[in-house]
Amino acid sequence: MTAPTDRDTTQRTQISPGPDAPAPHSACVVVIHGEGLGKRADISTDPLVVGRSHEADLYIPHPSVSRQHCAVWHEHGRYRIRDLGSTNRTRVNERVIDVSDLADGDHVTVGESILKFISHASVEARYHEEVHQLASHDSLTDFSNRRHFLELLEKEIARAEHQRRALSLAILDVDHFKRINDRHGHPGGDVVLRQIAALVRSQLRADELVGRIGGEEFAIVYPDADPAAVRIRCEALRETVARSSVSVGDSAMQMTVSIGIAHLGPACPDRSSLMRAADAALYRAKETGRNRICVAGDGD
Ligand SMILES: Nc1nc2c(ncn2[C@@H]2O[C@H](COP(=O)(O)OP(=O)(O)OP(=O)(O)O)[C@@H](O)[C@H]2O)c(=O)[nH]1
Repeated sequence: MTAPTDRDTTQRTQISPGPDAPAPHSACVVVIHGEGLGKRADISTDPLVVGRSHEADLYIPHPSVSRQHCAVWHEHGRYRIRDLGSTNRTRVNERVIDVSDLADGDHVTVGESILKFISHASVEARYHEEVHQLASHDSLTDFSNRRHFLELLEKEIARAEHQRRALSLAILDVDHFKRINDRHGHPGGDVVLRQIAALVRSQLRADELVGRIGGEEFAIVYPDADPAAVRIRCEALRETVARSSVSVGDSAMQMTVSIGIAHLGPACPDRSSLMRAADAALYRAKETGRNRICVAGDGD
C-alpha cells in the first residue's frame, strides 16, 4: 500500500461568488412569538389584514387579537402599518401606533403575538418561508399537513359563507393500503403513496385545496362548485387512480380509492360537521365495497 499523497488528501477550496442571491421577494411579516408562530404573509399594495377573523389575510386565532387588528401595505416605496381600531392597540417596537412606517426587522405586537417585518430579498425571509413550509406541509407528498389543511378549510368556509358560495369537502382513502406495506415494507408503501398523491394533484384545479390528513387519507376542498360538478370531479379522480398503475421497483400494481363527499349547508354548517359528514360518507363507501364514492345525505 502506498502512502497517500497531497493530491489524495488535500481538499481544494472552490472559488465561489457566494450563496445564490435570494430571489426578489415582496416584503413579509412573520409571526415570531405567540399564537400563529411561523405563519407568514407577503405584503403588496393591497392592505394585508392581520386579525382573529377567519377572513383576515394573516389569521391569528387568539382572544387578545381583534377580529381586524391592523393592516400592512406597500405604498410609494414605503411599507406602512395602520391599527384598525383594535382593543389592545398595535405596537411597533413597543410604541403604540395609529399609522406608521415599517423598517426591516421591526417588531409588531398584536395582542399576545409578535410579528417581525422583513423587507424584500432578505435571506431571513427565505429562511422563514422554508421553516413555514416545513411546519405546514407533509414532506412525503408536499400537500398541506392536517393542521394546516384544517386551518385553510376554516378560512374557505368563512369565505364561502360571506360570499354565499358553495363549498364541498371530499375525503379520499386508499383501499387496502396495509397490503402494500405488508408486501413491500413501509418504504415501498411510501413510494406508492407518493404516486397516488401525484395522481390526486394531477386532477386538481388552481383554486382547489388538498391536504394529507392521515397516513393514507387525503382531503380536498372544492370551492364554488355545485354538488353535481363535485361528484363528477371526484368520479374522474377515482377513475384516474383505478386506471393508473403504480409501481414499487419492478412490481406494478393497480390501486383504488374510496371517497366521501359532504357539502356545506344546513346539515353541515361548519368545519367539524363537514368533516364528520365526509368521514361518515367515506366509511359507507368502504363498507359498501370500496373504489366508490358516497355523498353525505344520500342514503343516510
Ligand atoms: N408506508 C406508509 N404506510 C402508512 C403511513 N401512514 C399509515 N400507513 C399505513 O396505512 C395502513 C392503513 O391501514 P388500514 O387503516 O387498516 O386500512 P387499509 O389497509 O388501507 O384498508 P381500508 O382502508 O379498509 O381499505 C396501515 O398499515 C398504516 O401503517 C405512511 O406514512 N407510510
